[in-house]
Amino acid sequence: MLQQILDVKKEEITKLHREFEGQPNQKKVSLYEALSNSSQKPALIAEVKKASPSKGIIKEHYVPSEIAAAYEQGGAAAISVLTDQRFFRGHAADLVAVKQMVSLPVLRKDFIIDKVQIRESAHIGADAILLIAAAMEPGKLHELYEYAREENLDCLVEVHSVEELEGILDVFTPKLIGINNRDLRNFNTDVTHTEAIARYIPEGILTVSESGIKTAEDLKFLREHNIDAILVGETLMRASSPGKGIQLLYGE
Ligand SMILES: O=C(O)c1ccccc1NCC(=O)[C@H](O)[C@H](O)COP(=O)(O)O
Repeated sequence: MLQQILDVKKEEITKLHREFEGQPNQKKVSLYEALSNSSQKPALIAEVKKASPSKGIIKEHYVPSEIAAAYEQGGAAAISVLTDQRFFRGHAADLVAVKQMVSLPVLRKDFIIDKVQIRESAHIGADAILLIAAAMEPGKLHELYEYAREENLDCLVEVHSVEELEGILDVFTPKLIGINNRDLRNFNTDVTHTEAIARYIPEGILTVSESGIKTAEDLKFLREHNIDAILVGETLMRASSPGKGIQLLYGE
């Protein structure tokens, strides 16, 4: 699946190189600071997500800015916006709309493999981007990480396995590491996957558990294992309202 997504990304990047003109970037809000300072433990990155390869359409009536505003009111520390068009039915314009609506840091969740996508992310108002270890060699990821930092963007470095984590740590030490609980071969999710990998993450790195977080029990398990933050999409998108979804997760 990941390879299929990346092949489409390469076509999009060719167009971006032709079309994208750099313009002054907006002031950035730190994702790292927001997660570190959140009063909720683990801190919440609430995701705006219309559809996914595993579930198809998740939310028919989809107004990203309204959902993000409700997440902010519900106590989220940051907002994640899926901007991939082909597989997630998102758009860069969704992020622009969300950024105009909230004061929280906004993470661009997409498949970033080229510097031009980072320039574009900074330009459309993202405060942070996702870099996926499975999508490239650690050396290339480090190069993109440094480039993003020059653009004042925080980076969430995502791993699926201990091997990917060690490959990254051999090259550099990111400030934020995301552990994705979704097995991309069959789309199954398992939150205990976070714990199995988090034990290899050195002190001082902020750890985010991503995908398949559905219940207050899942959250309790992650809290008990000192996970700093969670990234939740589908569960909140399917809740009767975003605020209610957050309340149920945090057991309120
Ligand atoms: O969500 C998918 O089906 C998916 C498939 C292939 C690659 C990535 C995918 N999701 C991206 C994400 O990482 C999630 O949107 C994010 O972690 C939130 O997950 P969830 O709470 O399970 O919606």
